[in-house]
Amino acid sequence: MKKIALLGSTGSIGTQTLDIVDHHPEQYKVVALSAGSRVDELVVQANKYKPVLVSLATKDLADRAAPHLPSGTRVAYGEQGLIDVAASTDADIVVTAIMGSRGLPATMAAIEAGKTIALANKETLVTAGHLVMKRAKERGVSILPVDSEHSAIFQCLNGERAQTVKTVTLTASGGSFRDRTRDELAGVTVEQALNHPNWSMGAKITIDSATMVNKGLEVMEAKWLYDVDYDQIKVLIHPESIIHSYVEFVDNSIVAQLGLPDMRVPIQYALTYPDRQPTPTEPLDLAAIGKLHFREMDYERYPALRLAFQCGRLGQSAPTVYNAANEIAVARFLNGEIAFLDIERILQQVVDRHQVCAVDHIDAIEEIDQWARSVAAKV
Ligand SMILES: NC(=O)C1=CN([C@@H]2O[C@H](COP(=O)(O)OP(=O)(O)OC[C@H]3O[C@@H](n4cnc5c(N)ncnc54)[C@H](OP(=O)(O)O)[C@@H]3O)[C@@H](O)[C@H]2O)C=CC1
Ligand SMILES: CC(=O)[C@@H](O)[C@H](O)COP(=O)(O)O
Ligand SMILES: [Mn+2]
Repeated sequence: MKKIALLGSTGSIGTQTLDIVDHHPEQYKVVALSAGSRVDELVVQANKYKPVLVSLATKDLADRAAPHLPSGTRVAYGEQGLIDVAASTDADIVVTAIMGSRGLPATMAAIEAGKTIALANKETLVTAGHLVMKRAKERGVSILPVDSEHSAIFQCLNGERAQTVKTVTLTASGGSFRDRTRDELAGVTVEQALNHPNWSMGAKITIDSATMVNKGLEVMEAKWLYDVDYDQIKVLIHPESIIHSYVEFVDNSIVAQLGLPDMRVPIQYALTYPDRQPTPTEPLDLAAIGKLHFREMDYERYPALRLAFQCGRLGQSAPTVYNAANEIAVARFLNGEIAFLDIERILQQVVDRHQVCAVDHIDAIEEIDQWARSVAAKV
């Protein structure tokens, strides 16, 4: 039986992970859960799965949950609570389904504790990829991708030699505004931006998908997971999200992974790897779909993706700044404080104000992250 610690259990990836557990209850034991502020949902989960530990964002929220938890379940809170959920139990695998670079300390703690990581929390790898991958290697810890594109690439690379990879191509749906020009983006609403054509996801990643920041983060995520150069990473618009990504080899063979857009497939693959099992998802019927479409990426239409490549290539502190500025800009857009196109403006302005420097320690990452957040909150 595999023991799971789940960071972000009340979110989109978190609840889908628990759905996988529900379909194979004999194979999994949920030993720790963390949520942010959805106390009632976490209490229901705790009473169902009876973990030894749960965590919420603040002491107040933890105090509210405490009287309703089963007798064997302890409650923690804040950053230390996340770290404890990630590292202090006998979990075999930690699913990082929390949103944002807030997941970094807990992910590092899980690596220190020798846990396998099922990584959904891409921001952690963007903000500190060199440190996370180095420590995972030193500790002999596997980082298994949950993100659909990276799971696809992982599956395409299975059994292949790294030297034979020519390029990896991340597919992009184009997001909620894929058929609009830039001029047509001026007055778009939060509600419109949250209406992703193919995937039902948390608010932040849905906005990232509309700005193409999500693909920018995924480009950096791919660089760290697969040790490829930025010149080898391509992005292709594929409106149907059926081909989840593909790898081109030196002999011009292309190996792709396909499926209906349902995150339970990559989530389960990270949990069962290297095994495969049936999932509670619909099979893909290509004849019923008939046609798939592709468009070249337009970097003028999606400048945030161009900026992501620039920050990725610059390396050092630049990706940390890109990620943190974006987290704040998206939160401001979701709060109704700024317009959709201001997200890109803020990103560019914060990156422009930053003097790239070496970040050799997690504390340095956190300092730069805080600096970028404070600038992004004001510009
Ligand atoms: N959704 C998807 O299909 C995909 C998501 N991802 C990545 O997975 C990660 C999660 O995304 P998604 O599930 O969509 O996000 P959601 O917003 O749906 O869920 C985020 C989770 O993080 C928790 N959380 C928020 N704030 C805090 C906090 N301060 N302390 C502790 N926990 C907190 C939330 O708790 P609460 O709700 O209780 O506040 C929730 O459980 C992101 O990094 C995203 O990029 C990657 C590929 C696909
Ligand atoms: C499901 C998943 O992995 C998301 O990251 C998804 O890729 C978002 O879709 P687009 O960024 O392609 O719009
Ligand atoms: Mn993705």
